[in-house]
Amino acid sequence: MNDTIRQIQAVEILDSRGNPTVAVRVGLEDGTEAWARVPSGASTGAHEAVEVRDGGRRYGGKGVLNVIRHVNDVIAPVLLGQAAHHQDGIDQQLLELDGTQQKSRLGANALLGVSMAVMHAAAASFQQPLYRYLGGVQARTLPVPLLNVLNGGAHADNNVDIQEFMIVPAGAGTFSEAMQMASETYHALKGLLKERGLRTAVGDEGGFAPDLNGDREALDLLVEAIQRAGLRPGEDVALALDVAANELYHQGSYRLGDETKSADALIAWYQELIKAYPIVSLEDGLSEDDWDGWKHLNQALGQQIQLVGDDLFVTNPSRIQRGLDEDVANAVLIKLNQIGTVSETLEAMRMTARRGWRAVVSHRSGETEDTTIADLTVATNSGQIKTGAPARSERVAKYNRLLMIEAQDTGLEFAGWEAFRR
Ligand SMILES: C=C(OP(=O)(O)O)C(=O)O
Ligand SMILES: [Mg+2]
Repeated sequence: MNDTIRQIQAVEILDSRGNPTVAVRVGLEDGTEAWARVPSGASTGAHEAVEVRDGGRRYGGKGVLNVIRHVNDVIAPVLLGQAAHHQDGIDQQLLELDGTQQKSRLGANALLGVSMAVMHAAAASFQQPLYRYLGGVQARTLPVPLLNVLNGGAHADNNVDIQEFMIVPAGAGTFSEAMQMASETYHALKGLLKERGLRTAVGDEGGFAPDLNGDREALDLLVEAIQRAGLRPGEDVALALDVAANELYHQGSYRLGDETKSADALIAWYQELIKAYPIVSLEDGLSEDDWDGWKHLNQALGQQIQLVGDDLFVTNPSRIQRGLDEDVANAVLIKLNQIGTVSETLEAMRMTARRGWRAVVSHRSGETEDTTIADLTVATNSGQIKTGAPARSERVAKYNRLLMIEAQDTGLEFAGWEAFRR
C-alpha cells in the first residue's frame, strides 16, 4: 500500500437533469484509482457554498469547464505527492487555495470533487469499503430512508404548498424490509393516482406531482397509500415533510395559496397537521434567516417531532453553532456540496451528535450515480438518509448501495424508530 497521490483529473459529466457537473479521478502511487461525482441543488439556500458555473452560451451558461481547470491547473499541482489519508490536511489546503468565505473562487463543486475522490482513493488503497474506512469499528447502523414520493411548492404545478412529502418506513425490522415497504407504498400511491385520473409523471427526485387541492389532500393520499399497501400509518410507515419555506417567504410573512401567514400562524398550522397525520419530521418549516421564528417553532414542536434545518444551516459548522446556541431546532440536513469538503461535513455531524441532535444525510435534486452519501450515513451512524423516491436510477443507486452493504455486513443494525428518539 502506498497512498501517495500521483494524479488528479477532473472531467465534465452530466447530472440527472442533463446539466453538466464535475467528476474527479484520483490515482495513487500503488495503482489505486477512484472517482467521485458532484451533485447540484435547485432550491439552494442563500448561505450555501458557491457552485461555480461558466456563464456564456455553452450549456445555457451552466458549463463547468472553468471548474475543471481549477481542479487540473490550480488544485492538482499542490496535492500531488501527498498521502490521500490525510483528509483533514488536504481539505484545509483546499480551503486555503480557494481563500474565500463561500468558496466562490475555485467553486465548492471543484473542492468537493477533489475532497471526495481523495477519500474514495484512500479507502480503496486501505482495501476497505468507504463506510468502514470512514467509520472504523464504530460504523454499525443502517439508516431509515426518508423517500420523497409526492411534490408541491416550487417543485410542482399544483395547489400544494409543501415541497416534499416523504414516507418513512421506520417500523421495518431491517433496511431491506424498509425498502420493500417504501416500494409497495410508492406503487400503491401510483395506483390511487391512476384510479382518480391524476397525473403520475414524476419530478426530479422521482416523486409524483399530481394536480391536488391543497396539502391535506396530499397527506390523505399518502395515508391511504400506506394502508393500501397493507401497512399501518404511523407504526410501519410514518410521514416527513420538507416545506422549503424559503419559497413561501415574502417580506416577513409566508404565502400559502392566497393566504398570508405570520411565522406563529404557520407554526399553529403545523400543530394541526401533526395532530391529524403521523408526521415525525419537519424540514425547513420556516425560512433561512427567520431565527426568531425557528426559536418559536422549536419551543412549540421540538418535544413532539424532529425539526430539521436545511437552508437554515447549510451544513455549515458556524451556522449550526448559532443554531445550537439559540436552540432553534433538533436536527440538521447534511449535504456535502452545501459546505464543499468532507472534513467540514464530518465536523458538522460531530457537532450536532455531541448535542444529541439528529443528522439526516441528503441527496440533491440534481444527482449522479455517485453513492458516497450511502456510505457516509453508515459511517456516522446518522440513522436517517433522504435520497428521493424508490424510482429513478440516480436515487435508487444510493438505496441499492445500502442494500448491498446490508447483505455484505451482517454486523450492521437497522436504525428503526431509535433514529427518531430524542
Ligand atoms: C434536496 C433538496 O432539494 P435541492 O437539492 O434542490 O436543494 C432539499 O431542499 O432538501
Ligand atoms: Mg430541503
